[in-house]
Amino acid sequence: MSAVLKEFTVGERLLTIEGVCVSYDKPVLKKLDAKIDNIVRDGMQQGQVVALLGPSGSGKTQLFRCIAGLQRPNSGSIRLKSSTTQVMPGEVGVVAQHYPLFNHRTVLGNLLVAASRHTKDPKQAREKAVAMLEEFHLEDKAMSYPQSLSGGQRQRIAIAQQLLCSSHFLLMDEPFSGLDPLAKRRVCETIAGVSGKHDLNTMIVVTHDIESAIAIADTVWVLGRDRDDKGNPVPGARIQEVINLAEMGMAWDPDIESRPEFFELTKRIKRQFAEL
Ligand SMILES: Nc1ncnc2c1ncn2[C@@H]1O[C@H](COP(=O)(O)OP(=O)(O)OP(=O)(O)O)[C@@H](O)[C@H]1O
Repeated sequence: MSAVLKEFTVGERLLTIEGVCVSYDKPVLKKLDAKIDNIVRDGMQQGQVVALLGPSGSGKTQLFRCIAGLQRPNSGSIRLKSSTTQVMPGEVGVVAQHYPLFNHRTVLGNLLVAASRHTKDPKQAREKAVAMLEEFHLEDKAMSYPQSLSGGQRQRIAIAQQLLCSSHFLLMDEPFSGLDPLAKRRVCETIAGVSGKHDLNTMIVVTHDIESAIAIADTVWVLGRDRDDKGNPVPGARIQEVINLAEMGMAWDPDIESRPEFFELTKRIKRQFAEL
């Protein structure tokens, strides 16, 4: 299934990144701007999936931490929805690599901790946690402990946990790293499943994996440095390109990886990486 832009109506602003600078001894991010709008698509319930791609050392982790509210940029702002204040830790769900969970609690226990952050009523928290387990088809694992889960199951619990804490906004850090092709496909299916559950579900996936990024995203942000007149990189990265896969008819297609445009785009981004 592919969609074309004229079928979309643009809704509210979900994320605004404005003039973000992060520096240590040298600038890492420089006047970085980006935004995510809620795009309501006729006839489909579909959230937004943005893949943040960039060569190693370009500043993906720094940007990730800033969007999660875990790090304040030196200047500039990151705001959610219509808020006029900077994002705070906890407002955005963070699905870290390797999916840390409370190992001494059952799966349901893990979700109850998350659900209890938003309600003081234990009955309501339990209902929310159980509903989330059902949504992720993990009812039979409710009483299991995290050590007994597969990597894919841990990931789904970690996503469910973060959705309970932070409602619609999720940041995922390298969800494809170290996985074989079949496991990567399952992760893509999980991300597609979450983004298809609600129009407002918004995911930013930080990854090195260009193929998987194109397979799951509707938008790709390419992070990298500018070049000076002599072709040398200038310190301080920004979003060099926004690739609107939805507009190109390349989003939400389970067979995207067999299409010639997919190979072309992958090749182009790989070439571009060498120059960023
Ligand atoms: N605490 C710090 N002090 C000084 N420099 C730092 C610090 N943290 C990150 N940097 C620098 O910021 C730059 C960007 O790092 P970052 O980890 O965000 O890159 P990345 O794109 O996530 O890389 P990778 O893909 O290899 O994980 C690097 O040059 C790094 O050395």
